[in-house]
Amino acid sequence: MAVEAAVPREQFQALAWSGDGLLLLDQRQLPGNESYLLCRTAADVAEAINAMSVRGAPAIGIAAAYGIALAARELGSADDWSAALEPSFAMLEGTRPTAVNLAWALRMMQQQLQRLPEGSDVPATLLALARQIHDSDREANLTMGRLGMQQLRKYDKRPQHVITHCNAGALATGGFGTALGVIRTAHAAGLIEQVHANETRPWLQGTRLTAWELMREGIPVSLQADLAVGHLMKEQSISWVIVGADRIAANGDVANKIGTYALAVLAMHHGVRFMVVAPSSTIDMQLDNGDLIPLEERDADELLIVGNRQLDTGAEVFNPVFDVTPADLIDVIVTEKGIIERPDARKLADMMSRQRLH
Ligand SMILES: CSC[C@@H](O)[C@@H](O)C(=O)COP(=O)(O)O
Repeated sequence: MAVEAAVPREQFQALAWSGDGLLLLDQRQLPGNESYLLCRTAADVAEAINAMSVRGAPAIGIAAAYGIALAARELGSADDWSAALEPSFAMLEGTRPTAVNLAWALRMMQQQLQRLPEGSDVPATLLALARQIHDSDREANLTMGRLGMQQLRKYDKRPQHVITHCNAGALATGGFGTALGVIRTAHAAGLIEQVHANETRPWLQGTRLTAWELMREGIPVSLQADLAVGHLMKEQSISWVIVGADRIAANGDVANKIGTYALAVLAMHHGVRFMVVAPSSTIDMQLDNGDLIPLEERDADELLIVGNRQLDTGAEVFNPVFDVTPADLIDVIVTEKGIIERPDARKLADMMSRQRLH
């Protein structure tokens, strides 16, 4: 079991490696309580992902990579490392089904393992790769922040109102954020008047995490109930909706937090531009379209526990936590490899064959 670790930090990090293991800022406790969990085993990491102490597509991929490094450290030595680590790979991959970054990061670790010459220090090499996956995600976010900001500036050089959904910030990534990375960069460039954050039912990533991140940096943020966005778009001039992604199919369909699809339909109706920001590790070229993306459903209690009360309505509960936004509702996908306007299968394939920009 992960233990609580007291780590006072000026600059928060969702994940950090310490000599003792993986430190995770426990996102279930935010806002209000900034406490860290120390994961010493792969099982601790799997439990933290399941319980959403760490969440957000890139962050769970990075956590899983560290989980494999921890598993190798637990083993110490092995005759056949691939066979010995197989249960840990399976355990970590089975935690959450939608975010493809999880499978992507585990694949990176597996490929590294298979390439290692005999006699290598496997635990040290796997830890070095986990760190590299972590660092390069943060770097990708900085690149995407710049590219996304340029999109905002292309259409309007004045400070703008934008909407975001869920939390696609430093908490959900290796640092800085995808959608919030664009918003941070645009704010620094004087392009953000106000961020409108959806509360994001039922787990309240917007209220608990996005508002917390933006308030810390003095970026003006206002919260609304998810379905208040239709009214908001009617009453207020909004230039962009900016969201992250959990998996992008080869044709540009995007799986993201439940409610993103409704937001995209509303944006189209109101003539608001729609931007998806995600690293190329979120793109799944194996899936032709979004219908093939596995969508996680979570426990009924996420809807039935309100405040401290467990509601007993007797009604069935449908709690899908992701949905798919078709590519034709998306104006632009921003990755670290570049920008795709009006995404389609050909443009995605072209971009995926390119080298990273940074
Ligand atoms: C950079 S994070 C992009 C997505 O992972 C994010 O928008 C999201 O849907 C997270 O869902 P969560 O269930 O909180 O893990």
